[in-house]
Amino acid sequence: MPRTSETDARIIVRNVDKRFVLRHTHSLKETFISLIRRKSLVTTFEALHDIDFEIGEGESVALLGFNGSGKSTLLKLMSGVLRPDRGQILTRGRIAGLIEVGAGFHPDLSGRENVYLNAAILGMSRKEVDERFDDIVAFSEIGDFIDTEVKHYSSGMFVRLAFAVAIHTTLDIMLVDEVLSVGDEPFQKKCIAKLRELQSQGKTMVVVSHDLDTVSRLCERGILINKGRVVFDGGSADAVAAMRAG
Ligand SMILES: Nc1ncnc2c1ncn2[C@@H]1O[C@H](COP(=O)(O)OP(=O)(O)OP(=O)(O)O)[C@@H](O)[C@H]1O
Repeated sequence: MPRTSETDARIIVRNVDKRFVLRHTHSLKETFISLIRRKSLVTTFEALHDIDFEIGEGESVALLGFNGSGKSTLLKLMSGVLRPDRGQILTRGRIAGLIEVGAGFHPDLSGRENVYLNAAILGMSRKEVDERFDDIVAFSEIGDFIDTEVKHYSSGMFVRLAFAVAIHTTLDIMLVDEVLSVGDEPFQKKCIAKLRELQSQGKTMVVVSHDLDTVSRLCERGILINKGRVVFDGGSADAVAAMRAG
């Protein structure tokens, strides 16, 4: 796969490792015995190992892999939600991420208040939100529920509103994690059409999805991750074939 030169790269992932500390719950007695025996109550798990690639301006990349392979962790590192334990992640431009459904949404606030809150987190000014508010609500098809507290929303409504806010921000890089599968089919089609529109505007996109056919049609390039390592980086159809071949 063509590796972009550093000058036109939007995302550079350089020799990245990410570890998580797993804390084990123990009874008081077990904790005491572990302390006496000087046994650790925590273990470290390496979720990503030596990840190294670049994503160029205007590229659309699918991150593929089985459950627990490290896709979401990698997306969170790109968005800045997590930091690597080793290596570097460099991004250029404004990032809009749909990573954890409802992250940045407050359950006790209404849809309207959450649009303003979420848009502010994504770097939009109040004036920008005022101008785009009607379009956001129209895209989400939330209708009269916009003034209802979001804790009463269905998971689909949640995603619709979060997606609508994200795509109406001024962005250079769009990170999408699995959220496409939460909306119903008509809404998914609408989201994909919108993502294609962003592609045609030259935006950069990284998409995680288990819908292999959709994601390989949407993205030209596929990066396959297995147990925290990149095992394939090339055309998305070939990446899907490599994944299916096991
Ligand atoms: N905060 C955390 N603390 C401990 N372990 C974590 C944490 N986040 C992720 N992990 C572990 O890291 C590994 C990779 O998780 P990740 O969510 O990135 O996988 P994924 O490829 O996105 O999986 P899926 O397809 O199931 O969404 C998993 O074993 C997961 O349990």
